[in-house]
Amino acid sequence: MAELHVQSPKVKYSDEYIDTDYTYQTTSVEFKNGKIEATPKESVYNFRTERRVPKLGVMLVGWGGNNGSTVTAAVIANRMKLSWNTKEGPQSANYYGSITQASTALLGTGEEGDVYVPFGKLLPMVNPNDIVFDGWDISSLNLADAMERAKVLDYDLQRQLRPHLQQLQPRPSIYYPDFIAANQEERANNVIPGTDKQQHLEQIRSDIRDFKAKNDLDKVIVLWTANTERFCEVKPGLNDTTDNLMRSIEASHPEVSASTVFAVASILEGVTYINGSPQNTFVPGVIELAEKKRVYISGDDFKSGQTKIKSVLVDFLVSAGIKPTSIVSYNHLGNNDGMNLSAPQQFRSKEISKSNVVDDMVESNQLLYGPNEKPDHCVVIKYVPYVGDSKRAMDEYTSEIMMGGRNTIVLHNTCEDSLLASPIILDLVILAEICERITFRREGCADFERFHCVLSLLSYLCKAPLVPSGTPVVNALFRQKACMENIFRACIGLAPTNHMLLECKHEKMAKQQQHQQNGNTAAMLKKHIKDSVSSTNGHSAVAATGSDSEVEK
Ligand SMILES: NC(=O)c1ccc[n+]([C@@H]2O[C@H](COP(=O)([O-])OP(=O)(O)OC[C@H]3O[C@@H](n4cnc5c(N)ncnc54)[C@H](O)[C@@H]3O)[C@@H](O)[C@H]2O)c1
Ligand SMILES: O=P([O-])([O-])O[C@@H]1[C@@H](O)[C@H](O)[C@@H](O)[C@H](O)[C@@H]1O
Repeated sequence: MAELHVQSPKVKYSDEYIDTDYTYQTTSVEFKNGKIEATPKESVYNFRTERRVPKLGVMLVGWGGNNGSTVTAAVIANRMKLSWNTKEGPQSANYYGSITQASTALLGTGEEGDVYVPFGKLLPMVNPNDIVFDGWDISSLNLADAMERAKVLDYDLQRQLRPHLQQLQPRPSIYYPDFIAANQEERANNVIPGTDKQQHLEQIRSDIRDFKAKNDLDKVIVLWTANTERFCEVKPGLNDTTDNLMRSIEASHPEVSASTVFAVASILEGVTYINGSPQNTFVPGVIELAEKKRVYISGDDFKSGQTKIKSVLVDFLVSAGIKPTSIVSYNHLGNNDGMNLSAPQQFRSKEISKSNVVDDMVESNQLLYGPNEKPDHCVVIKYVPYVGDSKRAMDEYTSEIMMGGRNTIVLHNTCEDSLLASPIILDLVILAEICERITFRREGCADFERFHCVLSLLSYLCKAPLVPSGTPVVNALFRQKACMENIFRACIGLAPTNHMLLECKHEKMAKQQQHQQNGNTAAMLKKHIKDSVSSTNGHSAVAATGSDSEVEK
């Protein structure tokens, strides 16, 4: 794809940085004298983005699981441009489901209409094909055998990948049986010995340093895609502060979870830590440590399927003035995740993350809902071994419509859960990495600052977004994506996308312009479709023009 270049006096490109002056416009609202008073506000920011894309290593906790083995296999298959035979004919590797690799962003308007570019090309981001993987698992299976155990990928692809995966061996991990289902014990044959949690912490830190040195990496990101843990207690003296948490680890306190030890190890090594599961890894002591060390943390629980659709559908209904009154989300699956979730405490962790996703949308419309009024919301997960990774999700949304009417929407969704989660894992690490290269300052401030250590920018990818204390939790999917996209636009000096298309709404628009617009839109759509089909894996600019012109602005 042609390189994106923004032509503006407010954007400076040097070898090292993209520097922009950006006017941030908001609206301040006050309730005064019985009125709602809205005041437009403006503040100028300087954004600075390092242009050099680093050599990135990703360490997965739970590397031998369905998600860990599948995402590793998918990257190798894409790197090698593999294709394989299926009963429907040949299939080629791709990154569908990844917003950085397979979605586009509206850049602006060209002579003949909208111009879209690959979302992952808004800023210089890591190419997933270049990521080096490593990680830990309590199961000793190498990645080829783990891929076979997962039963996610087609046989003919597994056959081709086996030689490239079998030398990948998960490092022994820390295993605290009390935090995951007892049914996981039979696979726990790759465990760091002993019960000394301080020693475990030091071992994980050593593993991170070893991986980085041996692969000559510029940076590492650690991501938890291991089993869902039960929630741990949060209480004064245990984990409410960093000092208390470190003392609890030294004392090998039983309420310190494996995921919290991994988070502490990562932060102490200056390495971003992402939680792809629903448990409360980020106890206050971890967050305080991340703030002190200025290391990013993000989570919780990949937003992959049923919950992702919920965060769109409820947003649509409520913003359309329709009142959801009952939401029932049932699913069954037969993979190891499903088996772990068949235990009550582990299910409870997931039930919480799958249930809170509608709160912000419900609270946004006080015309429909009274104070503290919410729809009935029921989450059911069942373990059915036969279906394996092919999760079945069934949802029923009942809403009140005009004049006492009722509307019921029923959805059925079947998919390989790991093929939904794998692109999300890639987006989480790629987007976390670019955030590590972005700094900004308000006009008049000398020093640039990073984002807050709790990287709420990644909310789009999480069911239960972790946000800085006192800031709003947004679950509505398109608000989350717009947030990310508009911050990346600010980093290249572009205004937020507002979809107003004012230029197309003048009464006095020239008739011939309108005619040309219609004609060109048809041509553009035809070209867009042709381009999209011909470059499924490439990053071709999906341009509005009839030619392969550079995407210039
Ligand atoms: N669509 C999805 O697949 C999806 C969506 C959201 C969240 N998740 C979460 O992602 C996680 C992984 O899902 P999966 O389908 O890959 O599950 P999985 O059971 O196949 O993989 C989990 C792996 O973690 C390993 N493990 C358990 N405890 C460990 C420890 N302390 N250290 C290292 N490894 C450990 C297990 O041996 C297993 O190989 C689960 O927590 C799941 O809830 C998955
Ligand atoms: O993301 P989503 O499809 O709403 O939720 C999924 C659940 O439906 C599934 O039961 C569980 O095993 C996955 O880990 C994932 O959390």
